[in-house]
Amino acid sequence: MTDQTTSTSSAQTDEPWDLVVVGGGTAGIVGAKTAARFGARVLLVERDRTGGDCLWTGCVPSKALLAAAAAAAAARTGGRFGVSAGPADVTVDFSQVMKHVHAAIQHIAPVDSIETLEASSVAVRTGTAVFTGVDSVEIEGERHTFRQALLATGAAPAVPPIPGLADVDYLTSDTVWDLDDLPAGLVILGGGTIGCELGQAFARLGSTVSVVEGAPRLLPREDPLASAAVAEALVADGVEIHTGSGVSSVETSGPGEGVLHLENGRQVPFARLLVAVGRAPRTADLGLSAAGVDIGARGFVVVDDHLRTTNPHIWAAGDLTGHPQLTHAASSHASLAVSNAILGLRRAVDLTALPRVTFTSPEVAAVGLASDRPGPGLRVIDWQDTHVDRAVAEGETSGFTRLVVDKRGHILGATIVGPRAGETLGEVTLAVAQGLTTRDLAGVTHAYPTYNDGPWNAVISDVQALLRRPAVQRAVGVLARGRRWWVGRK
Ligand SMILES: Cc1cc2nc3c(=O)[nH]c(=O)nc-3n(C[C@H](O)[C@H](O)[C@H](O)COP(=O)(O)OP(=O)(O)OC[C@H]3O[C@@H](n4cnc5c(N)ncnc54)[C@H](O)[C@@H]3O)c2cc1C
Ligand SMILES: NC(=O)c1ccc[n+]([C@@H]2O[C@H](COP(=O)([O-])OP(=O)(O)OC[C@H]3O[C@@H](n4cnc5c(N)ncnc54)[C@H](O)[C@@H]3O)[C@@H](O)[C@H]2O)c1
Repeated sequence: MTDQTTSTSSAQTDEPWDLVVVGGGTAGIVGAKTAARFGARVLLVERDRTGGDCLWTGCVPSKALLAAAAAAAAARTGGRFGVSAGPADVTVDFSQVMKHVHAAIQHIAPVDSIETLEASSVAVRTGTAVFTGVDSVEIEGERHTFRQALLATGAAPAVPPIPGLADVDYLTSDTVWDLDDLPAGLVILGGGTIGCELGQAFARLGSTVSVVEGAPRLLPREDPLASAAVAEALVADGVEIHTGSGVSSVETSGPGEGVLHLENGRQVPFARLLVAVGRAPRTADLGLSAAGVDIGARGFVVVDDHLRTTNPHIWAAGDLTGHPQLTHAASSHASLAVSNAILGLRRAVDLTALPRVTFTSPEVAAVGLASDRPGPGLRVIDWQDTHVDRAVAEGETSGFTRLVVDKRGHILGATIVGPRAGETLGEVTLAVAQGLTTRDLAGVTHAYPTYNDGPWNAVISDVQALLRRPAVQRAVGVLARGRRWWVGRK
C-alpha cells in the first residue's frame, strides 16, 4: 500500500452508484473518467496505487530502463562512427539508472493520481473490493450497491509449477524495479516481450544474461524473421539464448542463486532469476461467483464482444479479459465497455488493427494479419532496411518491412523491424484500420530521409509491379504515343 489516502468525497453507501470500477490501472482509470464525463456517478476502488502496472512496474519503468541501456550500447559501439569511447571506458552507475527509472514514473504519476481522478468527478476508495452479490460490493467492510460495474483488476506475473521454483527468491516484473544493485548474472525464464526487453536492457547495462525460452524461438508470436533479428541483436549484446526446451526443475544454492535444469539435459546457473512467462488474470478473492461472473478455462473473465460479462450489469476490460495484454487495448476497451454500459451503445471489440511493439533494439512492431502466414490470395511485400537511406546513414540496416496485402492492394497486416519501428507502424495501423491500399500510401509524399521510407518503398514497389502488368503497359504506351504525336504535330 502507498501513502495515498482514502477519498471520502461524494461517498454514499445507501444510493447505488451508476458505475463501480474495480481496479485503478489503465482500464479502470479510463473507464471511470469516461463514465464521469458522461455524467455518471462513479466510484473507483484501488487496493494499491492508482496507475496500475503500466505506470509502476510495466511500460514506464521498462522503457526508462531500455533508454539507459541504449545509451550504454551507443557509447560502446560509437567506434563504428569513429567516435571512441572504448567498451572498457563505459561505466554504468546502476543507482543512477534506477533514479532515472523512478523519476520517469514520478513524472507521469500525477496524471493517474487520486487527485486527478477526483478532479474528474470520480470518487475513489483505497481498499480491496469483493463482490457480495450481483449488484453489491464490499470495500474494507463498507457495502456499496451499483447499477453497473466495470472489472479492471488486470493481471499479475504467472509462475509456472516447476519443481523447486517456489524455493528460489526469484524476481518478477513486479519486483525487479526494487533492485539496488545490478545483478552480475541474470537468467530470464521466458523469451517473450518481457524476457527480450529486460534481457537486452540488463545485458547492455552490464549483467551477464541468459534467456531460457520453451518455444523454438524468441518472441514466438511474431514473424520468425523478427524473432531472428531480435535473437541476433541479443547475442550481439552478449545474451546467451536457450530455446526449444522447458525447465524440468530448479535447484537453489544460495540467496537468489541456483541452477535451472532444462528438459534437454542442459544446466543454466543463475545469480538471480527473473520469471517472465506470461501474466495471469487477477480474479481470486474478488467474489466473482457471488456476482454471477464466469471465469473461462484459461482463468480469464468471460466477456462477449461488447465486453459484457455473464452478469449483464458487469463489464470487464484490460488484462483480465484474455484480450492482448497491452495498455492501449486496456484503455480503448475500457472506453468501449463504459460507453456500452452508461449510454446503452452496442460497440464491439475489433482487434483487426490493434498494434503491438516490442521495444528491443531493433524494435519489432506488428499489426493485423500475421506477415509470415498470409492466407490464400494474399501477397507479402518485403522491403529491407539496407535500401532505406536513413537506416544506412545511421548504420542500422538489420531491419525490414513486411506488408500483407490482398489482390486489390488493401493493406491487411504488417511487421516492421528496426529503429523506431513502433512510430513507423502508426501509419500502417491507420491503413489497416481504414482499409487503405498500397496506392493510397504510395501517393502520399513522405519526408526524406525517415524510417517511414521502409513501408513507403514497400508500397511503391507494389504499385510499380501493378504498373508493369501488360494491360497497364499497353495503356501507358498508347498514352505516351498519343502525347508524342500531339506535341510533335506541327
Ligand atoms: C514489464 C512490463 C512491460 C510492459 N510494457 C508494455 C508496453 O510497453 N506497452 C503496452 O502496451 N503494454 C505493456 N505492458 C502491459 C501493460 O502494463 C498492461 O497491459 C496494462 O497495465 C493493463 O492494464 P489493466 O488496467 O488491465 O491492469 P493493471 O494496470 O494491472 O491495473 C489493475 C489494478 O487493479 C488493482 N486491483 C486488483 N485487484 C483489486 C481488488 N480486488 N480491489 C481493488 N483493486 C484491485 C491492482 O492493484 C491494479 O492497480 C507491460 C507489462 C509489463 C509487466
Ligand atoms: N512492449 C510491450 O508492449 C510489452 C512489454 C512487456 C510486456 N508486455 C505485455 O505483458 C505480457 C506478459 O509478458 P511476458 O513476456 O511475461 O509474456 P509473453 O507471453 O510475451 O512471453 C512469455 C514467454 O514465456 C514462454 N514460456 C512460458 N512458459 C515457459 C516455461 N515454463 N519455460 C520457458 N519459457 C516459457 C512462452 O513461450 C513465451 O514466449 C505480454 O504478453 C504483453 O502483453 C508488453
